[in-house]
Amino acid sequence: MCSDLAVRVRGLNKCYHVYDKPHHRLLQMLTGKGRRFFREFWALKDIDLDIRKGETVGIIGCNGSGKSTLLQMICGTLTPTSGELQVNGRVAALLELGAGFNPEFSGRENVYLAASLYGLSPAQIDERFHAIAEFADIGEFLEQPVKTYSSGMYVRLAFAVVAHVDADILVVDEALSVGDAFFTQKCMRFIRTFCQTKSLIFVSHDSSSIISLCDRVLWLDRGEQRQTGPAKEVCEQYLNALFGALSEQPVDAQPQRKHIARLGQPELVWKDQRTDLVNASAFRNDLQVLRFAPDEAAFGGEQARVSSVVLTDSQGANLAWVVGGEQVTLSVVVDVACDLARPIVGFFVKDRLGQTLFGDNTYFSYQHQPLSAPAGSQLTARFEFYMPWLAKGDYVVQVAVAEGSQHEHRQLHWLHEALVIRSHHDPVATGIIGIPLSAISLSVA
Ligand SMILES: Nc1ncnc2c1ncn2[C@@H]1O[C@H](COP(=O)(O)OP(=O)(O)OP(=O)(O)O)[C@@H](O)[C@H]1O
Repeated sequence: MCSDLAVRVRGLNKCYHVYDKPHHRLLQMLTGKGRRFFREFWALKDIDLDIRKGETVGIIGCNGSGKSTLLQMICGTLTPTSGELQVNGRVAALLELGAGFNPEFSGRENVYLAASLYGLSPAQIDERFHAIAEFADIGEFLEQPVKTYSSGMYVRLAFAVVAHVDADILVVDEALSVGDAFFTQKCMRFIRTFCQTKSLIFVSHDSSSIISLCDRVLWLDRGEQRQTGPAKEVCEQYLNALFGALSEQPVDAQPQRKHIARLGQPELVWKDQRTDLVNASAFRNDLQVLRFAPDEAAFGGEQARVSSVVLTDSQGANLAWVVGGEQVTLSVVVDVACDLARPIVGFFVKDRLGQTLFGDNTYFSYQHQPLSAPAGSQLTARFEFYMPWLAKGDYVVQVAVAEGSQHEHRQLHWLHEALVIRSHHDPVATGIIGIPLSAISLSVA
């Protein structure tokens, strides 16, 4: 195998034997090859794939298309029926199917067990144990049997182990979606650093996360290799095929959008014309705003420190819930500990995979008249905007204060997870975010 390759797959097939009745399995064992009591089911057919070292490859496909089967074979937990599979390096996997923990053992015992299965010696595990425990951050549960864990705790511990075993190839599937937003962001920061030098195989139904993370994508369709190529191109083809199939289905569940009247002056009342209709329906995009956590994943803070981050309405009242499409104000208060000549305050809203959805800062508004802040003062930045519609899931608001210009600045305090926004319902819009549209019309001539 070429030394540049991390994984080489040629003509790979996997056939499962499916028994219609449980006792047929027993009969098969007793009769041997004389008679067949099973049907063959080919979960993977003739798959070719090369993954280079340092490459990030996504696998996409509908339910049952063979993604997990392929991953399990790459991880060595499932044997191919035929074909070639070569893996060059240590594979660590975070799979929804589980981390292979023993439910009766404590978290600590499972760390030792799992890490030793990855080839670490007891001395190496001793050395790394503190870092693993810190990464998992599950407190006293580390001493409890894993069977008492929530799925989030389980995934925290599993990820903490795979992050510390010096893997050359990391395999990750939808397991990450179980973790909370803080933890998922931590994992994504690890994954993005890992990808810079090592190989990642990432499996998801979510094409936007695949595009954001992966160089290339393999699209599996009912066990067959439908397409392999640049992530964006393959995902677009996949979505076209998916929506093509969906559009042939009955549309009873679609929201009513036959005719919506145009608002008189959209430039004065910038509000999506469907707001009232949508907000009265099951499509209302309820967004919960969760805690400000200044000590959670941050750096800096000595010369200037963000002391408050809140979302408020136009009257200044703090909001614990927002509805997508509503006008909100993000207020950031910074305690200044030393003189700052050109402070900048900014924010980013990121999804669970760390993709920046939107963000902004105060730089351009004060470019020609920088507002200096003396030691002991307090800076307050306010960003007024219409909250986009957010698909169901968790999002984080990162906040930072810096000094300098847009391009050259020194970060003074950066909070990775200042706020979490939890979207409880999928909105009507499609895409990573939906923007409120001031007008939509449909006319017939
Ligand atoms: N042990 C098994 N015996 C028989 N059939 C199996 C077995 N494991 C998986 N299959 C079948 O193989 C096909 C591929 O399954 P696989 O789990 O790899 O799909 P997937 O793309 O990962 O699906 P999902 O997105 O739902 O996780 C499915 O039709 C599944 O029912």
